[in-house]
Amino acid sequence: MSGAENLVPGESDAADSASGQAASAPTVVVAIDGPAGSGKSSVSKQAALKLGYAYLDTGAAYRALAWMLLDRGLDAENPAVVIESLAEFDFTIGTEPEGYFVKVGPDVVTVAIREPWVTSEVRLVARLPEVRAHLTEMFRSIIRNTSKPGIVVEGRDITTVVAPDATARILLTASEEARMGRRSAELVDQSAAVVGEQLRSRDRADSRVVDFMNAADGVTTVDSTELDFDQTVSAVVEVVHLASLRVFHGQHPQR
Ligand SMILES: Nc1ncnc2c1ncn2[C@@H]1O[C@H](COP(=O)(O)OP(=O)(O)O)[C@@H](O)[C@H]1O
Ligand SMILES: Nc1ccn([C@@H]2O[C@H](COP(=O)(O)OP(=O)(O)O)[C@@H](O)[C@H]2O)c(=O)n1
Repeated sequence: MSGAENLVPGESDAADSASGQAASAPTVVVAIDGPAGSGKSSVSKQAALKLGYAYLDTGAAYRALAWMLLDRGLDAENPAVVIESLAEFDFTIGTEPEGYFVKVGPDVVTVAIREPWVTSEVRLVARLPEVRAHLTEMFRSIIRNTSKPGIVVEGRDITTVVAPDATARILLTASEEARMGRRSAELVDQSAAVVGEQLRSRDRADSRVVDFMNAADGVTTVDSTELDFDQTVSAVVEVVHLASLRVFHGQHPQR
C-alpha cells in the first residue's frame, strides 16, 4: 500500500481510474512538467505554499523505487525484476509543502533518493511502461484524496498523462546553461562538468520515454531563464489564477 502523508488511498481508487481517465476530484489540479534543474520541485513547493495547496513530487516515487532496488541488491537492469518489485513498493510521501518527506516502508529516504548513485539509475525504472502505469495510478489516487483545495503536481508527464485535464498545465523550462548552473550550485561536491553531463544524459534518456521539452496543446510555457526564483513562483501562480478564472467562467481549462 502506498500513499500520501494524510491519506491511505483505497483499492477502489485504483479501480476507479483503471479506465485511464484523469483524476476527477473537485480540487484544483496544477500540473507542472519540465526538464531536470528547471525549478520544478522548488518552484512547485513554493507556489503550493502561496496558494494553500498540497504539493506532489512524482519524481520522488521513481527515485524511491530505484533506491529500493539498489538498497536490496536487486538487478534494476532486469525489467522482470523491476516489475515484480512493484508489488512490495511501500511508498509514502508528505504532500504538505512544508512537511515534505519520502519513505519506503519504515525507511525515511528523503535525502538518500537524491544521491548520485540513485539519480543515475532512475532511468532504468522510468523507462518501463508497467512502472509508469502503476505509479500513474498511485499519483491519481493521491490527487483525488488530497484534503486541500488544490494540489500542485510536478514531473515529466503530468500535463500529458497523469492529469491532462488539470485546471492549469505548465511547462517550466530554462536554458540548459541556467539549469546546469543551478544544479551545480546545489551539488557543490561535484564538478560543474560532471553535473552538466549527468543532467544532459538524464534529459536525453528521459525524453526518449516522454516529451517534456515541448509544450503539448493547451500547456502554458513558463521560461525561467531570465527570471529569479520569486519571479518564477509569481509567474506560475499567475497562470494558476488565470486558469482558475477560466474554469469559474465555465470555460474548459486551457483548451
Ligand atoms: N528561477 C530560478 N532562478 C534561480 N534559481 C532557481 C530558479 N528556480 C529554481 N532555482 C534553483 O535551482 C535549483 C534546481 O531547482 P529544482 O527545483 O531542484 O529543479 P527540478 O526539480 O526541476 O530539477 C534549486 O536550487 C532552486 O532553488
Ligand atoms: N513524472 C515523472 C517524474 C520523474 N520521472 C523520472 O524520475 C527521474 C527523477 O525525477 P525528478 O523530478 O526527481 O528529477 P529532477 O529533475 O528534480 O532532478 C527523472 O529523471 C525521470 O527519469 C519520470 O519519468 N516521470
